[in-house]
Amino acid sequence: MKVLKFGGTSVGSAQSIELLLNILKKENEASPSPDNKPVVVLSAMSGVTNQLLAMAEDAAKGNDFAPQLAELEKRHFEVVKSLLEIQNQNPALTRLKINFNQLEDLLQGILTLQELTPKTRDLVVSYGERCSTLMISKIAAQYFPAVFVDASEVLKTDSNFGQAKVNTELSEQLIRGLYQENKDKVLFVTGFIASNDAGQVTTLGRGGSDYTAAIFGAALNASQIEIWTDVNGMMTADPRMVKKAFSLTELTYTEAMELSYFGAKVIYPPTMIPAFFKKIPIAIKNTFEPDFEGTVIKHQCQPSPLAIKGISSINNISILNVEGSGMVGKSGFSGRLFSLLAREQINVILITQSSSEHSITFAVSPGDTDRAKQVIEQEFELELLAKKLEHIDIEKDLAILAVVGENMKETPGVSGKLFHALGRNGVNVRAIAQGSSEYNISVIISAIDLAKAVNAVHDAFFVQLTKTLHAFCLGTGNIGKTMFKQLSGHAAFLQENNGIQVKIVGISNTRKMVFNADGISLAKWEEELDQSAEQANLPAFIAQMKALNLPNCVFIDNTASPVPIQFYDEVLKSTISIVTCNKIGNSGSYEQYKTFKNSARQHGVDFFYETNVGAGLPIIRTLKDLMNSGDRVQKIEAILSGTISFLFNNFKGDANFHDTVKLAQEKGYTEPDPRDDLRGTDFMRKMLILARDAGYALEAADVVIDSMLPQACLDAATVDDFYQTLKDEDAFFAKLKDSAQAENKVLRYIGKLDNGQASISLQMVDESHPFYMLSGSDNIISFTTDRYQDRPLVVKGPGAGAEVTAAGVFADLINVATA
Ligand SMILES: NC(=O)c1ccc[n+]([C@@H]2O[C@H](COP(=O)([O-])OP(=O)(O)OC[C@H]3O[C@@H](n4cnc5c(N)ncnc54)[C@H](O)[C@@H]3O)[C@@H](O)[C@H]2O)c1
Ligand SMILES: N[C@@H](CCO)C(=O)O
Ligand code: NA
Repeated sequence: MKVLKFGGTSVGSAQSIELLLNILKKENEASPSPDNKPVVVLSAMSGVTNQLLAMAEDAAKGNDFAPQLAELEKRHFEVVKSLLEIQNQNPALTRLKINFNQLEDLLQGILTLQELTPKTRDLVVSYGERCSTLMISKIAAQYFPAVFVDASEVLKTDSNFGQAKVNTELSEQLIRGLYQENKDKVLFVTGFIASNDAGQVTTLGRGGSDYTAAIFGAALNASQIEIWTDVNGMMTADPRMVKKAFSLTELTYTEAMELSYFGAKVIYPPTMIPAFFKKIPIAIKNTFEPDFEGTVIKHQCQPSPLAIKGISSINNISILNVEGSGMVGKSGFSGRLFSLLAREQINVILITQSSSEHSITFAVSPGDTDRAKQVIEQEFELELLAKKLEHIDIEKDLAILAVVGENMKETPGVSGKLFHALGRNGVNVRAIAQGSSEYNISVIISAIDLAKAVNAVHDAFFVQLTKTLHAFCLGTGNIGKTMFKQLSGHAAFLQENNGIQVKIVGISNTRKMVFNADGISLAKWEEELDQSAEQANLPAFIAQMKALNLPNCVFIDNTASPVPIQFYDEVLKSTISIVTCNKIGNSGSYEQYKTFKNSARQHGVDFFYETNVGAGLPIIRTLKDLMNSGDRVQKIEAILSGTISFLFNNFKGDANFHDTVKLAQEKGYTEPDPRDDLRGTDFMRKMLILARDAGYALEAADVVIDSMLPQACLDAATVDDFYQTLKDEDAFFAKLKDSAQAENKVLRYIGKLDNGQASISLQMVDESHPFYMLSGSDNIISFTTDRYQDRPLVVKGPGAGAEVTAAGVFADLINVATA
């Protein structure tokens, strides 16, 4: 036989009661034998217990309760009228009316005496379950034999009103007798209520109806206890905080206890104990989605590859830290401390003590914090005076996050994964506790970081789910636009094959900015940005990015502007990774370059800039691998301007220089300002970045640039003027071209780093030169190193253009996700 318990929302309205009846009809049909009819335990209609308590308290203050009582009566009557055949309504309404009359007398008594004792309070609230259960049993009796049971007749307790303790042996005996007497009927039992020896009504405290169900289940050796509620079972985390939280199919009793202790309020752990002793499975099911399998809590689960079952949390706690030499080696100290707190009824949520025994830290609810400090100061007054105890410090606005699961027992790496996820997201851990049972690791963190932390930890442990990267993007020009297009086209693949989802949460260009924590649509980002009411404001953009405090955050700089660079360090220090194709950051002062590297390292985040040199070509990465594996760069020779490479590969025959530059710009090879390319500035930046990554502390002025332009072009004040000078100087460029052609050579603008000396010069090379054979916007780089000495390591390919650059930014982004 089964015990089915339905909570307040499941009995809260005529609609939900119909759903409940459908479930029970099926259950009754499935158990035709008179020996295994189900037992149904019901709560009060949602909100009714609180209303009853409020009415009783109001009455005790001398206030009128009549309107609330009338409303309560009406709510029950309406259910009867809509769900019971008209000819059956009168007897049910009469029985309900008797209940409401008794309740009225009782409240009137409270009003007259202006006194509310715990005993009377229990009696008042018992009418919630009595009315709902009576009413539903009458409705159910239309479909199958059903009988109403007032649990106070069989559940026997002590007289601790409000939280009575059950006399298990006696109660189980009475329950078995009752079940035998009603073998062929479905019992409808009031949850939550019981009675003492004198027959006075008591209640079972928090989670009382679940407890009633568990006691009935244990007494009758039920095959299963089903707790029907309004959610899909127990979940991996609080679904209001973690959108990706999912329902767990199975949990052990221990795991369920650990998970429910913090957070997951689906079931109140102590209520499971009777089922636990008898190894009866408890299924958590959803009345509003009855076909969903829900969660089964049982003695032993199927083996699972996952290290944890879920993450629970408490979003508001304080800690007290008691510190002093007086505690070292003193065995009675913590005993005195925690007995004191127990005496004062201060609930201690978590305790940690350093092995030096110099301090004890424990967590309490915010409401208990100040009182805890006060009573400790009183109790340990002498120790404080003698300085054996130095401080009792309070820290507020904290939260607890706990990962839970029996599998973590004897599995190395669980705490490593937890702390890696927290560290990478800049979440500071204030205290840690792990029971030696190894079912739970709890950390105390700042309350403002809780949502970010739970999401990051959820992503880290449930790797079968998609990991979400939250990206904030600056720049919607040539590269930015192309990157969005690529992201959009590749999103499904990434999700399916790599389990990565990139959510663009913020976008800004120089005009506007837009935010959407749920992700800006990659198909409509232009519209969303255009329609945004927010004018671009970089400090506000950065502030908003920090304030959102999202997990796995990346800042992408696709601008050519010096302005964002000012914020890089702040961004990295906020534990947000950076991906940038903007070369201005790394080619500023050497000190600044070092600062970015150090900040990224210290804060455990990434600073990726592959596209700073050779666009998407793997140049930065290659150099990094060489350096990391202990090689030493002796010499670099390279062509690193895609624009100039394109110019010399196309400035042939009849072509004129001016038009060829225009074409390079149209093809998206040039910088937003093409003077940066032709004057060698862009190339210089790349040489500088390479030199620095190769271990040389160069400044921009150390790179010797042999200009390929006549003075007039160098002096041009605007881009238009510059193009004009290119026309004016046509003869100069034509001569350059002809002289190379005359010698069967080609023009190449070549950078060199030799023993720490960096230079760029215009050269004419013949076909014997390794850089002779280049086409399009090709870059080429040759590394001569201690290990690649006789034959250098060469990387070659298109080194400019929106597609290859955006692809490089994209690849960096995915590298952040997988780090
Ligand atoms: N074109 C290439 O082949 C290539 C290769 C490697 C690297 N890059 C780098 O890519 C970057 C972008 O180049 P692009 O051609 O896309 O430039 P672009 O001029 O087309 O776009 C730049 C974007 O940045 C925005 N922007 C500028 N300042 C800003 C600020 N302060 N705040 C917010 N937004 C700002 C602009 O509004 C614009 O949307 C440059 O740093 C360039 O060096 C380009
Ligand atoms: N303008 C740059 C883009 C690649 O960094 C070039 O021409 O090389
Ligand atoms: Na590159």
